[in-house]
Amino acid sequence: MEPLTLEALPQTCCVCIKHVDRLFGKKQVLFNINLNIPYSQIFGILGPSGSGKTTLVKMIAGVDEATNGEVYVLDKKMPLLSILKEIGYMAQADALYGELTTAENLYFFASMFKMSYAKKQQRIKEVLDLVDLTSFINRQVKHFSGGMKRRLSLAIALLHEPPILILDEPTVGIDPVLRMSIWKELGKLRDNGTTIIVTTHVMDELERCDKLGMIRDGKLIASGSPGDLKARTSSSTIEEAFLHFIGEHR
Ligand SMILES: Nc1ncnc2c1ncn2[C@@H]1O[C@H](COP(=O)(O)OP(=O)(O)OP(=O)(O)O)[C@@H](O)[C@H]1O
Repeated sequence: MEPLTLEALPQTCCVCIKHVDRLFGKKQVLFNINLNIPYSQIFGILGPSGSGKTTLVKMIAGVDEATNGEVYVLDKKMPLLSILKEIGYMAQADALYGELTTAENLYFFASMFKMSYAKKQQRIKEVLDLVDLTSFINRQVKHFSGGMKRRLSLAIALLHEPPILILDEPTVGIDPVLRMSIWKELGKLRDNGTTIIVTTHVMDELERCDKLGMIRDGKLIASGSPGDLKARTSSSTIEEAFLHFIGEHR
């Protein structure tokens, strides 16, 4: 029997990013990113505007491809069409149909996944309740505020109960009370086995993540649990720790 090489062993991480660069023409926006995201954790990605967070999560979601290096999701090299049903992706720009109502948008997206009619109805009810849009079920989405569109996009990402959730700034424009209940739900999903990757600028949300990756100018400058990152830099906040790591990488 052939001896098993390290490469042939199954990955122990849900997402494995190896030596990833991303260039747009001559402009390089990600530089040699190496990152492992374990199963059943909330992994937060933070960094200043334009640092490359969205570019990175798009490659994990399989909607963009690395110029160099590899991205593996559930041991499969991305992008791969058959993995997409395992992922709930909430993009930064809402991809909703303005002419359709809330319910019509949800039924449309639900139809992309194999779900019985009864299951669709049940899930639509649950996710609408979670994002507090039940009373707007028959409202055309073009009349929604930015925060309401974000909430509907989140509901759509959660609809088919994917084992991996990728959320790009999910709580922008959402009030603090609802934000809290959404994070509670993310915690429950994590406890039930979902792997959640989230980009955010909100400090108290970063504290709720199990692990964080800090990106600056397309480079991963630090990763670890919030407690670990603060302890390593003798900081009392994530913000302070981030500034410390920026200083180290000047
Ligand atoms: N399709 C593209 N073509 C050219 N440049 C791009 C493209 N997509 C992203 N970029 C550039 O890549 C860099 C990183 O952008 P990205 O959206 O990943 O940053 P970000 O950290 O998510 O920012 P923000 O927090 O503002 O959303 C930016 O300089 C952006 O202009």
